[in-house]
Amino acid sequence: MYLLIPAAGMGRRMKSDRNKLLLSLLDRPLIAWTLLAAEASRHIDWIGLVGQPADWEDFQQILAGLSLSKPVAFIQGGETRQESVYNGLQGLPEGADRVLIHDGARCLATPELLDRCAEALHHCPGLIAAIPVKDTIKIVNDQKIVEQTPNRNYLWAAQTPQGFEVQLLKDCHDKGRQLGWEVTDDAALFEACNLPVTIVEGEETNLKVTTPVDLAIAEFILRQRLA
Ligand SMILES: Nc1ccn([C@@H]2O[C@H](COP(=O)(O)OP(=O)(O)OP(=O)(O)O)[C@@H](O)[C@H]2O)c(=O)n1
Ligand SMILES: C[C@](O)(CO)[C@H](O)COP(=O)(O)O
Repeated sequence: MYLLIPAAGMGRRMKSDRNKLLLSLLDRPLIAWTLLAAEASRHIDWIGLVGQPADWEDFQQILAGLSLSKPVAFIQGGETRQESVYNGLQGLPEGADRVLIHDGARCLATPELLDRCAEALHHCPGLIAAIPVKDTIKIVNDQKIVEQTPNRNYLWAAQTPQGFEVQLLKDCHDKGRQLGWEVTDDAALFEACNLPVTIVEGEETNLKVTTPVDLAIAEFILRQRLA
């Protein structure tokens, strides 16, 4: 299974002066934990690391320290996550028919979750890892007045991995670019093209490290895991 790792962000919400994926989490850079999960997955056999050229030297050094057994290709990222994944899709080896996409920032995803998604992708054209929402969600208007409280039974929080048939996802990205769609995940493009996206049960600990608090929580979870 092919895996693309979008890792070309800036980490603005982390208020960091560099890509948050290069920040330390316990004794390793954050992105190293994501790469180690991909290495331990039974199904992943090729990794495309989508990054900004300014970070390539750091990524090279991290990879040198990890000595992964799987091939890792560098692919140049774009201005947005959507553009980075688009570039990643163009950088897949010829003949790649299915792909998993997993945020570099979701560094606590387990190899088992990657494998569950890889296996499920043989039975559907598109999928996302997701978990049931725990909070009561409010839909509000511009004046921050609540307009609706949707039934929580139908609300799931989207995570990655997300997996797709490559040609279908490429077509969705092309259509999205033509029509100016701006989305925060690939499933949204699939949905907009009326293609089905299946839910695979995600993991509560598979948080996206976005803010400094997330980094502290991720460290806590990792310490528990390694104890
Ligand atoms: N131009 C971009 C923007 C984001 N990403 C990646 O997409 C994932 C999810 O993005 P997010 O957490 O928003 O990362 P940042 O863009 O770094 O954070 P922020 O939005 O706070 O700047 C991350 O692994 C990030 O590296 C990417 O590959 N290319
Ligand atoms: C793809 C994603 O991780 C699913 O939760 C998310 O949409 C990434 O974008 P965000 O804007 O950083 O939430």
